[in-house]
Amino acid sequence: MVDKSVTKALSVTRGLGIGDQEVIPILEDLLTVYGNDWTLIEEDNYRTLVDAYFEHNENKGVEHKSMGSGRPAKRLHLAGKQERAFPKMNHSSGKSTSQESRTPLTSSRLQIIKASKPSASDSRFESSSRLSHAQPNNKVDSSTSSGVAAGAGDRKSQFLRSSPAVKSFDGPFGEPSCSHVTRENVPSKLQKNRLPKPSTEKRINDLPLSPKPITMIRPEPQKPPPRIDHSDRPIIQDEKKRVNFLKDITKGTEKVKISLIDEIGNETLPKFNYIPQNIIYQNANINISLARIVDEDCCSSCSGDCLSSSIPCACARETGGEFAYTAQGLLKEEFLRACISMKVEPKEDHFVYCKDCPLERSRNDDNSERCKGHLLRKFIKECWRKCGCGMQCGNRVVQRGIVCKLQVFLTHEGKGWGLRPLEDLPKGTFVCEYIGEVLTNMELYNRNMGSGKERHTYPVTLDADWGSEGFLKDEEALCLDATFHGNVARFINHRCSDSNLVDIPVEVETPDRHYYHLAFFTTRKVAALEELTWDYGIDFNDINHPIKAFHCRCGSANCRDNTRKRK
Ligand SMILES: C[S@@+](CC[C@H](N)C(=O)[O-])C[C@H]1O[C@@H](n2cnc3c(N)ncnc32)[C@H](O)[C@@H]1O
Repeated sequence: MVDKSVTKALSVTRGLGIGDQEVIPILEDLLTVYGNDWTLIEEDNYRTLVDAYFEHNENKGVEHKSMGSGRPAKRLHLAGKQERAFPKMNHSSGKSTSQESRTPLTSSRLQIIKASKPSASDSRFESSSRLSHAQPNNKVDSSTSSGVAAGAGDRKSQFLRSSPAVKSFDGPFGEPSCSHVTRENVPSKLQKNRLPKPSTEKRINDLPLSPKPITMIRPEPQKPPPRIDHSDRPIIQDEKKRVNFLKDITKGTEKVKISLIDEIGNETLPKFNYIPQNIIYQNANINISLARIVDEDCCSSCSGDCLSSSIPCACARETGGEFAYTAQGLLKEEFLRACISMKVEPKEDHFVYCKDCPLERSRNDDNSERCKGHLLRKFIKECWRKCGCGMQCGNRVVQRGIVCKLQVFLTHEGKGWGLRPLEDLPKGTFVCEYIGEVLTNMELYNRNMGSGKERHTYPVTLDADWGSEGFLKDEEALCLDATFHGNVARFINHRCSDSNLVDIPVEVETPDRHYYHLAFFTTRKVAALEELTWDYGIDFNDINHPIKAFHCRCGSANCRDNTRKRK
């Protein structure tokens, strides 16, 4: 029986390329420890025997290395009586006794070997199994390779692969979730941070191992990206100063981050969805097609930067044969001055009156009146898709989006949130566009009426060219509403007359002037942290207006809100 058992054990180790002479002494030791009980030795396809063999080899290696480096050798001690059953290493000579090649196995060591066997109740494997569900392939369990000397690993892993005891816990995608994880399977971040640099492609089991029996490589827990929805806002609150701070209200949709700060404390956060570009709500008719852009409205033969050309291209025609921008990307003084004066001191001939005003028509009741007039505006025309120039062309400022550092902050004058730059802005700087839902005026009217309560909406009528359009259909009389969906411009407060921003219509993708962009430029140099304001053009005395005007707190000497002045 014993002979048969020995032959069987040797046939397994021979299969791993281990010579009988190397195995026999180890087998003898094991039999001594186990009191000639073969059951434990035969278990798991002779796993204990193979482990003991590799353990023995490893300790030989550690012994030599340790002595060379002067560090204490890793020793395994027998507990109690068993300690005396095996000879000890002779440290002083660096040699062992007659049985020096035998590595003593301790009872505790045996427990470790047994414990290394994966089982459903093993918490380590439970956790790796759980881990594999979240991150298949991300872990390396080297519990099976504990104590394996470099160089012997391949044969051992071969054994472990064939051993039914080393059952892999399959990941959700059918791949083994433990053991035999190669470098290729380990995410690059983990390889960089946790594993020694490979000189060649090797198995993890071939790597020099730390004396720790278990090396679990877990993915670093990832912080969820900040979300700005209404239920979960990444607010940083300083309890002492009661400062609320939001890192980026744009949800990463702009090239720059735009923070929000409430230094006063406890203000409820604005409820809206940040969008970086206009979006049609439903009925607006915006016809964007290359066919509508005729050759005279684009510069297909240009290349690079149109501003550097000695003769201005077709795209400068709209602005009198000269581009509106300087080479530094600022609005030209003269153009800016003309835009400001048309807004601040409009002359009578700057107004056009519709025969059938869409604003009055949208009321759809007996109260509709004559057109109150629409201010004619100067347009900027930027190069676009049909043009031959590049995206860095100096005549593409607004379409490149926000580049200044901006911050939404809580105003001290009771105007709610406001906008300010975090850096000095020279005169003529493009700050941002007014972005919102594109609504027909009819849709806006219904929205306002349907709410059933007085509500502050943020609409801007796109009426800059209504005068030259003749009759406008309902779906062509448009406005931008930033109440629910908008960009940072929805935080710019009103200032009567002497505001530091001016809104200028910009033609980009269509020559149809009933849809255009509305861009804000500085009217003068603005210092960092100074509030940015624009003149909404509100008539505070229009008691018939469907939207009740707020009481103006602009603080300007030219404030038009007489009710406030009187108070
Ligand atoms: C486009 S929003 C500007 C951002 C607004 N302050 C907020 O907290 O969301 C327009 C609203 O801001 C307030 N507002 C703007 N300018 C104001 C001013 N000069 N005085 C008082 N309130 C003002 C009014 O409530 C107005 O309806």
